[in-house]
Amino acid sequence: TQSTRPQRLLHAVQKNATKGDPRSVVKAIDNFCRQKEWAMNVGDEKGCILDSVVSEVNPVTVLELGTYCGYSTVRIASLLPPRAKIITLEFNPDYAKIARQVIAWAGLEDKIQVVEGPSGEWIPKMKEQFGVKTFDLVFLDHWKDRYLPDTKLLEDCGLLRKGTILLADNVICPGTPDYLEYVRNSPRYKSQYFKSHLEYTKAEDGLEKSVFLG
Ligand SMILES: O=C(NC/C=C/[C@H]1O[C@@H](n2cnc3c(NCCO)ncnc32)[C@H](O)[C@@H]1O)c1cc(-c2ccc(F)cc2)cc(O)c1O
Ligand SMILES: [Mg+2]
Repeated sequence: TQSTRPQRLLHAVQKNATKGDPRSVVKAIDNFCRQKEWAMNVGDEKGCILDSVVSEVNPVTVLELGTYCGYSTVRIASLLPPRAKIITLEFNPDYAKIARQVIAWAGLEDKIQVVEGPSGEWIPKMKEQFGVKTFDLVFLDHWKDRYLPDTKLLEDCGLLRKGTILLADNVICPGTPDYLEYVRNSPRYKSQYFKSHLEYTKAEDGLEKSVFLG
């Protein structure tokens, strides 16, 4: 039977990356996407902005919405301090299966918890199921029309604290207009746009970094 693109991406990691070396996993995926097949990873250009935000925030508890193949999960986790954790939500079981193997190849299982299921169901359970008080950093990279409802859900569930950083991918392409309007106009956020390019292309895209003011 024909393999899927995530399966081919995983094979490229297992073939070209060094087991236990997260940065070589990131490199192998970027090379695969540049040379073989485009895939919707945040990519190396926007990835550098992601790295700088993660390093600046130095988060202990991170939430990622939309794991896909685990590229940004590995990229973030590789920068986390020893006891820090990232919980990543993925509702497609096939993608979750691939992501777990990419994460295992990077040797980052101890820092990453892949939770299978829709964000709408799992966000309200974060406190009771995972002992999360609040998140220090949230990376939004799932369906673009879910960024706003899930942000409001995070607020309502008391999972954001004064200073929590929301970092959103694709605010230009494919675009998240309702989310952008909200974080840029709400008195509860201080928002900043980081102009970049759509992964592996010359098209404009960017990340929006928003600080929750409480
Ligand atoms: O569409 C894009 N990303 C979506 C990611 C979805 C992943 O997240 C998972 N997911 C979705 N909703 C939820 C959910 N909750 C919501 C539903 O309950 N709960 C849990 N997991 C969820 C999916 O299963 C996927 O694994 C994109 C497109 C382009 C693009 C740009 C230009 C082009 F021409 C083409 C494509 C570039 C990008 O960087 C992009 O991120
Ligand atoms: Mg994206």
